[in-house]
Amino acid sequence: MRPFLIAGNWKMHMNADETRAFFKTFEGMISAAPAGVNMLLCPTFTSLNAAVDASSKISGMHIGAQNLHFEDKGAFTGEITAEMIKETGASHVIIGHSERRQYYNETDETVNKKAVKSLSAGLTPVVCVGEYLEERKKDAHFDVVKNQLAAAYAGISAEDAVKTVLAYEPVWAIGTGETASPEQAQEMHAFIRAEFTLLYDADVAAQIPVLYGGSMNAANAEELLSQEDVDGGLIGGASLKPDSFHQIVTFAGEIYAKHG
Ligand SMILES: O=C(CO)COP(=O)(O)O
Repeated sequence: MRPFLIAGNWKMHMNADETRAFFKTFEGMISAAPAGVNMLLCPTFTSLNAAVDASSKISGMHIGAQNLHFEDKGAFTGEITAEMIKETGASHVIIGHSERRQYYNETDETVNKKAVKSLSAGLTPVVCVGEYLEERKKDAHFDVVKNQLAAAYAGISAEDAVKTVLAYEPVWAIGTGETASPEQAQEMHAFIRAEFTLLYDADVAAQIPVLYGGSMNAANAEELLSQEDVDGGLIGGASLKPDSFHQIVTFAGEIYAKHG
């Protein structure tokens, strides 16, 4: 069984002090990720240093940013490079989150450029895809995700593709309290794996972790994570609370111990 990745996207929450406080509580709950589980937290840029420092006390904990620019430098006010993120000690970066696609003009093309840049800089991209409710209602969700995947991975070699993480986040489930059912999640994750098989091959497809995101919490995580093709979660609101994040990590460890 693939190892789980339990990831938190802190969005625009948690300043540096709050980040240190989170880790202080969290490290009292867990000093190492359970076998078969990796953890990732993605705070704001200004909390990256605090998070990297604090994370060194917890084995299996990784830190990531939430965005980057695809250029190496230049007149891009308000932006940040892959090297600057690396310099903080972070190892991952979220790319193409639906909030960035929706509010900040992120396109399939910029998602691709950012994925390519993060790979060349040695950062692990967590590439996000997912459909709107209207698209699902029209039964267009598989086509939407297929197109987003093909665009995001354009020109990325098999050797690099296995270094990526994919997150399926149906937009209608983000921050709404409405989660995809375990069956809906499994159906889409299996579809994504089949698409990776077409884009690359079955071996590559089997290696790319596919996370589910959208109102995952301590109450629904166990069932979602029990699905064969759900390799973890990209968790928003519930990752801000040490106890709920810890609970989800614990479920992942138990499922891995049972099936791994
Ligand atoms: O967008 C998400 C993670 O990237 C999901 O957010 P919520 O878990 O708050 O719905």
